[in-house]
Amino acid sequence: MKIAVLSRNPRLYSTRRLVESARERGHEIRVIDPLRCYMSIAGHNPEIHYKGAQLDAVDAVIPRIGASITFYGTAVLRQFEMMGVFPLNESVAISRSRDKLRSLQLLSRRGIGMPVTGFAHSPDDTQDLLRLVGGHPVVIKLTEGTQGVGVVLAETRKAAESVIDAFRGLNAHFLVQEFIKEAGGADIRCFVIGNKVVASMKRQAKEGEFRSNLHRGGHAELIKITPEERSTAVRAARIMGLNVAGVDILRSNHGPVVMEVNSSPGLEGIERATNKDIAARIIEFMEKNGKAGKTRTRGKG
Ligand SMILES: Nc1ncnc2c1ncn2[C@@H]1O[C@H](COP(=O)(O)OP(=O)(O)OP(=O)(O)O)[C@@H](O)[C@H]1O
Ligand SMILES: [Mg+2]
Ligand SMILES: [Mg+2]
Repeated sequence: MKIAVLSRNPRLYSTRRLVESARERGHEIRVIDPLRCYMSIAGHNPEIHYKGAQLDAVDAVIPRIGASITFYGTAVLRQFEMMGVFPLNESVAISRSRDKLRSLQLLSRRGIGMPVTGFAHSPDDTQDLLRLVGGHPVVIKLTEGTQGVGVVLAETRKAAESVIDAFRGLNAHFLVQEFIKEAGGADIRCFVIGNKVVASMKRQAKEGEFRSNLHRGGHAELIKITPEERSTAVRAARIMGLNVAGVDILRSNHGPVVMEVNSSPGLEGIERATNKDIAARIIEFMEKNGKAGKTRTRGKG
């Protein structure tokens, strides 16, 4: 197969591993910086140009689009789809997953368990918003945050009100969520490929911290997940329309609750924690499914 990886940086662990695995399995693979692609949209022959020349045709594309370039990155991916190229994850599904409120609404509509979550815009109704999610303690999150930045635990009503007021002052979008205390500072990353969880790890926050992010000092370890957690992760990925996803789950008193579904889950943490060759599993999935014209939406958006 001829494969393109859409990634800004060929030296990133995940990108390197995908390239390595594809070559080992006899494929031609090339890393393309989506920001260096430009496209003609008019006419019957959509084209992609790259660094001054038309890009050679490929059979499949692996998007590794960072959150900061979602808008342009998904437009480039959509162009590949319009040309009939098979995407590992489709552009619509990636856009969907990057919008936290939209994702949570979609998942709840289909009965996926999640922490009780509220979001609001007007600054006048803080007290009722807090009541809506069951009162303190609550977790308050900036929707644009990553790696645990902008995720705050407010243990009292006063603290919650202050944080909400501060976030409102920043004119930032945020959500307010039931605090799943019984998770004990741990969450579970389920790595889904196709209809299977191929690996899972538990991330445990460091002492005195509730955020399990590795960037916040958490550590990862192997974990055996329950059948219910397994099916929740697979269903969540499917509802989002993602072939490959990192589904983050908390163990709550009322069963597994999904925190979020990532469309470009990193390989480094999960490969190290589980000692599994996830990159190879992804390439294998491409071999089985990556036929030209097999995109679901063909870039219809
Ligand atoms: N409702 C909650 N109850 C208990 N712990 C939570 C809750 N929400 C988040 N956490 C903890 O805080 C961590 C960070 O939260 P979250 O994953 O929502 O934000 P983020 O990691 O900054 O965002 P992203 O994953 O998009 O980069 C989680 O991994 C989890 O350990
Ligand atoms: Mg997270
Ligand atoms: Mg994330």
